[in-house]
Amino acid sequence: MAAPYTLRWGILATGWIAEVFTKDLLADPALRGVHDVRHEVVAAASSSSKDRAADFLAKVKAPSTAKAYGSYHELVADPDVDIIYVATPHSHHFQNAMLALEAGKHVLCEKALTVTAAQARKLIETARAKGLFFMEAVWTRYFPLSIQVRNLIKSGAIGTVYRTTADLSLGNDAGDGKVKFDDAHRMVNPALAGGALLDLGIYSLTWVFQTLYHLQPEGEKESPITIAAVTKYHTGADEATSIIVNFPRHKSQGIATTSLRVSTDPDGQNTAGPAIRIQGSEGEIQVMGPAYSPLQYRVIRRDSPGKVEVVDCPIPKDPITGWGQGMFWEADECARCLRDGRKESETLPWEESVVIMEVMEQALRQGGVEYPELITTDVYDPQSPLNTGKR
Ligand SMILES: NC(=O)C1=CN([C@@H]2O[C@H](COP(=O)(O)OP(=O)(O)OC[C@H]3O[C@@H](n4cnc5c(N)ncnc54)[C@H](OP(=O)(O)O)[C@@H]3O)[C@@H](O)[C@H]2O)C=CC1
Ligand SMILES: O=C1OC[C@@H](O)[C@H](O)[C@H]1O
Repeated sequence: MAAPYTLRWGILATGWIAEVFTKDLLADPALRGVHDVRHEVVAAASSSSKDRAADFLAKVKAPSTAKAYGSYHELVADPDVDIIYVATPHSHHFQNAMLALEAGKHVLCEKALTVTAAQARKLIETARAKGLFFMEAVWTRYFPLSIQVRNLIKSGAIGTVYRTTADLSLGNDAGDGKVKFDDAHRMVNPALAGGALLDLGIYSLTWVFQTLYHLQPEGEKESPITIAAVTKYHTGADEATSIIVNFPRHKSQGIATTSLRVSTDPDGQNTAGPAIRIQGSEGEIQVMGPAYSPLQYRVIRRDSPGKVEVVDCPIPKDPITGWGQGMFWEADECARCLRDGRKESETLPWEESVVIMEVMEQALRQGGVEYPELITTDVYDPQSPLNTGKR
C-alpha cells in the first residue's frame, strides 16, 4: 500500500473550536477507516501570547516538535506549514484568511466564511490567482450521513425534491428577556459578527443548499430569491432569523430557521421530531439533529406505507480516549484535494459558499442588521487589529 499523503497544519487561534478540530486532526485516521491521508499539527498561534499557544499545544497533546507562536503573522510565515486552519470569530475570517493566502498558504476557514459576500469573493479570487486551496469549514457536509443523504436523493429514492425545511436552534433563553450569552460574547456581539444566522442558521441553510442547490445540475444552478424575517437582540445582532429561499425554475423551496431562544430539541431526546425534512414527490428523508452533527436519518417512502427505514451513522471514537467529533472528515477532504491538485472541494465549491453568503447578507439586510466597517471591509490590511490582535 502507498504511504499516506501527509498534510501539515498550522492552527490560527486557540479558542473552543480550534481545540476540538486539532484534537480530531490528531486522532488516528485508521479508526475511521482512512489510510490514504494523514495529518500533522506543526504549529499554532495565539494573538494573545506565545504562552497561550504553548498551553494550547500541550492541552491538545500535540507532538513536542509543534511550534508555538505569539502572532498570526509568524504562523503564516512558517515554511513547514502547508495549510492554515482559521479558527477566529467570523468577524476576523476575511483578514486572517487573506493574511494566510497572501503568505502562500492553503486555507481551511471556519464558518461563516466571512461577514459579506464581497469578502468571500475576494478570498476566492486571491486563492485562484495564487493557485492555492481554499475551503469553508462546513464540517457537516463531509459526514458520511450527509454523503448518504445526497446519494439517496441523487438515486431518486424520494423522487424529485421540492422542499427542504431545516432548523438549528439551541435554546439559550435566559428567562429575563436576555439570552444566556454576555453581551460581549461572539454569539451576540456585532463587533464579532454575532447573531444566530451567521453562527447557527448557516447549518439550516447548509441542509437547504446541499439537498436543493448543490444537486442542481451544472449549468442549471439557480441562485435563489430570498425572503427573511429577523428578530433583533438588544445588541443589534439577530436573535432569530427565518429564511425562505425560492428556486422558481426548479419549483423548489427551502425554509431555514434559527433562534437563540427556542430549541430544535428541547428535551435532548429528539422527541420533538426531525430537525431537517427533505420532501420529495415519492417520499421524505428526515434527519435528526443537531443540524451540524446529525447521527441518524429516516427514509419514508410513499410506496411503503407505515414503514420507516432508520439509519444510524455514529462518529467513530478512539476506544481508549473516547475522543472523536467528526471534524476529521473535512480535514481528510482538504488533504485529498491537495494530494490530487484540486483547489476547491466539489462537496462545497467556492461558488456555493458565495451564494450562501449572498443569501445570509440579503436576509440580514432585510432585517436591518448592520455590522461595523472594520469587519465588513473587503480591503485587505495585514496590520488590521483583526490580524495583529491589538484590540
Ligand atoms: N464547526 C463548528 O462546529 C464550530 C465552528 N465555530 C466557528 O469557529 C469560530 C470561532 O468560534 P469559537 O472557537 O467558539 O470562538 P472562541 O471565542 O472560543 O475562540 C476564538 C479565538 O479567536 C481568537 N481571537 C482573536 N481575536 C479575538 C477577539 N477579538 N475576540 C475573541 N476571540 C478572538 C482567540 O484566540 P487567540 O487569542 O489564540 O488568538 C480566541 O480564542 C467562529 O467563526 C465559529 O462560527 C465555533 C464552534 C463550533
Ligand atoms: O458551529 C457551531 O456549531 C455548534 C454551536 O454550538 C456553535 O455555536 C457553532 O459555532
